[in-house]
Amino acid sequence: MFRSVARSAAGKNLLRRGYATESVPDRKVAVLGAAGGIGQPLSLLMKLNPLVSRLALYDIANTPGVAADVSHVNTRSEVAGYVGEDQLKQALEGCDVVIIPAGVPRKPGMTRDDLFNINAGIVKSLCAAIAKYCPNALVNMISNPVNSTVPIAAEVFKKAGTYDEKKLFGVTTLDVVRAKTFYAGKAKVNVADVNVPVVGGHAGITILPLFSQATPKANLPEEDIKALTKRTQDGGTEVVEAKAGKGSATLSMAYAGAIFADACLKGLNGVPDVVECSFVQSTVTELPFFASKVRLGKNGVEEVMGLGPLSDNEQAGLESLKPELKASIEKGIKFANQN
Ligand SMILES: NC(=O)C1=CN([C@@H]2O[C@H](COP(=O)(O)OP(=O)(O)OC[C@H]3O[C@@H](n4cnc5c(N)ncnc54)[C@H](O)[C@@H]3O)[C@@H](O)[C@H]2O)C=CC1
Ligand SMILES: O=C([O-])CC(=O)C(=O)O
Repeated sequence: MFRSVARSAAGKNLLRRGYATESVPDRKVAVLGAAGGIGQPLSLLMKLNPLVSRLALYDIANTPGVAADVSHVNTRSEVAGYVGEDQLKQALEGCDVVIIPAGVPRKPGMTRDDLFNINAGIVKSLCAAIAKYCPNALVNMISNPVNSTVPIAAEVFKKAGTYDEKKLFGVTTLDVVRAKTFYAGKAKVNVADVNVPVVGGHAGITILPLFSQATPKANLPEEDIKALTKRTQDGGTEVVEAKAGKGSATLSMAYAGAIFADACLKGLNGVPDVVECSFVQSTVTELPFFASKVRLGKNGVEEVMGLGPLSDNEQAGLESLKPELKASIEKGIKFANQN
């Protein structure tokens, strides 16, 4: 269904911002885990997004309050809260994009893989419901370990006969957000102008920022590049340690998740040249899933882009991340098929 708002003040504003050409389609977005540390600010940011017409906030507890609160914001979308599994169907039906930040976060001393035992089951059951109630939705997976939860989702969808590799995304945008911020600080350039691709996966050394391709060019010494790479790879841990037991990145993740969901919506709406890094099914390397730049379109992934030229250190980083990433992918596939 399309709502003709092109001639209204809101429509003209959207056109100016390059969001749409003729009309703004109705788009339903669901946030699963909406009452959590990421879920709440992400729900607010999605409420601020003019491309969303219906916003479904789902969690196993506390969603009515979050939904009532967010619903008072005077923007386009209608907000509804859903709580508990028997309301999941209603939350999902008709969704164009489903964002999943459901699951437990890290505490100091833990790796993302330490979250596998709890989050794998959560993701598996949510994806089974997605396959049933909104099989055509684009799925934005935030729950960790992303390197395993994305393969789990793919297996669940394959078993249900609904898998479309163009519609499943691991959200790695926070790695890009961090790489941009840290690079701008070191290179003393305007952060708003910075672009840095981040490839690989979303844990430790599997996060591979390609500072050799960063723009604007700054010709930083190799030791600065090494330090920036390490800080980007350890960005999540930096926040986990600073929060000292009270969870992991929530606000910056909500920001990153909102950027990625907005890119998905723009792609669906036919906005050209929407490119973001994401962990997707891939033939860029020999691994079945890999994060790289992805062009988004009306069906989700339009093109998985290659890595481009790598520096010697990036090439070495690429080779050394492969065994860990491969093991995490295989762990996810095994879990989905055994349980
Ligand atoms: N991809 C990325 O870059 C990042 C991923 N994360 C991950 O996001 C996840 C969520 O983190 P936080 O929001 O900080 O955790 P949180 O504990 O604050 O919130 C999680 C929410 O999920 C809900 N939940 C649990 N089981 C559920 C189910 N079956 N269905 C629906 N909701 C369910 C909980 O009730 C809670 O409200 C963690 O796994 C974390 O590691 C965090 C930061 C960055
Ligand atoms: O580090 C964590 O556990 C959360 C996360 O994925 C991130 O902040 O990048």
